[in-house]
Formats: sequence, C-alpha cells, structure tokens
Amino acid sequence: MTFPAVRMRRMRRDAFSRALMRENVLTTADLIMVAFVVEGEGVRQPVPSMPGVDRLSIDELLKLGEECVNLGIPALALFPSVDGSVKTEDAREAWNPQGLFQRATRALKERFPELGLIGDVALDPYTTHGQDGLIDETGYVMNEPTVEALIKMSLAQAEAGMDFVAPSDMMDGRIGAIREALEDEGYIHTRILAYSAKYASSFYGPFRDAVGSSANLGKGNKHTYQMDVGNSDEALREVELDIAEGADAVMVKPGLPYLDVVRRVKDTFGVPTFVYQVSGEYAMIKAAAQNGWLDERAVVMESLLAMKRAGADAILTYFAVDVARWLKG
Ligand SMILES: NCc1[nH]cc(CCC(=O)O)c1CC(=O)O
Ligand SMILES: [Mg+2]
Repeated sequence: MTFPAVRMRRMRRDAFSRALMRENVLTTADLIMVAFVVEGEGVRQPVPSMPGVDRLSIDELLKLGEECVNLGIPALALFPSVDGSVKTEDAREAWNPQGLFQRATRALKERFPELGLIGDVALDPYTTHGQDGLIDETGYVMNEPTVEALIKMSLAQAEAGMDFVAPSDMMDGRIGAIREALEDEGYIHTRILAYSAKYASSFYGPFRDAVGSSANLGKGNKHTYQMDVGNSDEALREVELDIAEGADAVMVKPGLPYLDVVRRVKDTFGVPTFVYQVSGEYAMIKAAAQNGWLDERAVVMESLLAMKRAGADAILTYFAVDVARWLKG
C-alpha cells in the first residue's frame, strides 16, 4: 500500500520545497526578441493584429537594441517591412547592400556588437506575390532558383555583420548551399539557424500583416514548401538533413501547438533547438488579456516555461522584453 506513505502533496506544500524540486526554469538567457524594421526616422508603426508590437525605424530599433542589452537578452531576430515600391517579382531588394535590412544590421552591430543578431532569410517581404521564393508561370515556387536568391541574400547579410542567417523558407538543400557560399566567401563565423520544421500554419497571419505580405499573398498558401500540420516523423527528417548540411541550430515553428515536435527533435538529435512563439500565439494571448479573460503575465510565463520543459534551448518571442523585465522583478 503506497498511500499514506507516499503523499505527492508533501513536496508541494511549501514554496521552498516546490523551488527545490522544480525541474525547468525560464531565464533571460533563453530569450530572443523579435522586431520589424521600416524606413524613416522616429517611426513607430503599430501592427493592428499584434497590439503592443510596432514596426520601428532604425533609430527606434537602436533604442530597442539598447533595452535588450541592458536587460541581458542575448539576441534580436530582425524582419524587414519594406515599402511596396521596392517589391519585385524577383525580390532583388533582398540583397541590396544599401537596402533597409542591411543598413539596420550595420547600425545595430556598430552600436551593440555584443547583441546577437539573427537575420531572416526568405523572399516574402520582398516579392510582389508574397511567396517565400521565386515562382514559375503557374505560381509554383521553384526550388533551385530560390536557393540561388537565398545565397545572395545570406551573403549580403553576412557582409553587413549578421551573426546568424536564419532561412525561414523551407526550400530543399538551402542550408548546404548557403553554408558552402559562406565558407567560400570567408564568412566562417556566420551561424545558420535553420527553420527546419516549419509548418504550414494559420498562426502566421499577424506576421504577414506586419511585413506587408498578406495582401500580396491573397488567397495563396505555402503548402508546397511548409510542412503538413499532421506530421512529425517528417520533422525529424527535415532536421536531420539540415544538421547534415551544416546548420548550427535548428528551429521548430510555431511553438505551443508543436511542443511534441520540439521534444522529439531534442531527444533525437541533441542539437541546439530553438522554438518560435509566433505572431498568432502572441495575438491570442494579447486579445484574451485585453478582454480581461486571461492574466497576460501568468499565461506568457507558463507558455514559455512549457517550451523549456519540452526541450527548447532558446525561444523567439515578441514578449522577450516584457519577460526580461518580469524576471528582473
Ligand atoms: N518567411 C516567412 C516567415 N518568417 C517568419 C514567419 C512567421 C512568424 C510569426 O508568425 O511570428 C513567416 C510567415 C510565413 O511563413 O508566412
Ligand atoms: Mg528542409
């Protein structure tokens, strides 16, 4: 007979014993802040579907960078929101050395060399059709021509000082191709964070508003390259390939609905495994909190700790600055 000799509640009775037996903790060192950059000066453009998130001009972005450094947040993941006038079918603005993204990278790196910078590598912010790659006459996203474009984009970012290039496009073979190009050009320290298990999720809607690709994408979808929601063996194959091709860290995306995948990836490969709490996850929590239906702080902390428990080594989140402040007390 185990009861009453075994009383599981004994260890839960007091804060000290709960603290001692706690298996996982969330720290500021786990956080990656996410930001959107726009042209201009003194610009903070609210994203309506992401209350509390603004697109920032470079000068405002520097203030955010300073906040991250002061709070001890290790890295910032950057996404561009470029003017419609520079979007083209071939996305060539993506590798313009004087483009917004490259200027923002140089400005941040010059001011805060110690702040890790993660650059998005995908064509959707730059294409007139909103797809992550180059399309043929039927609208199909072509693999190899897209990979060629992603190489140019990665080299432009590395040249500007990006610490991590992070291909979020899901083309086949792009990690190996980018790695080889970086090595050939002498960028041997540039890390690659591979969006390896990126699902064709409906949780990306607010992000597409933020980078201005949703209207261009229209009724289009990304099912021919992003993963089917029903699969997880396939995620392991994707991760295995990206590691073999030279990824330094892999990612599962979205976060909370995909923690089973995070756990499988971490258990199987034991490599640095990042998870992305995406825009739709952010929007759900914000909307409920604004209605007084959920306690924002408690729900954010619980969600991120759940990601740690699932095996995540780092978390990309729009809440990173808030969380770092809360953790400071
Ligand atoms: N390259 C596209 C990209 N990079 C990051 C996100 C989503 C991030 C988020 O929702 O917060 C997306 C959206 C998409 O695949 O359509
Ligand atoms: Mg792949």
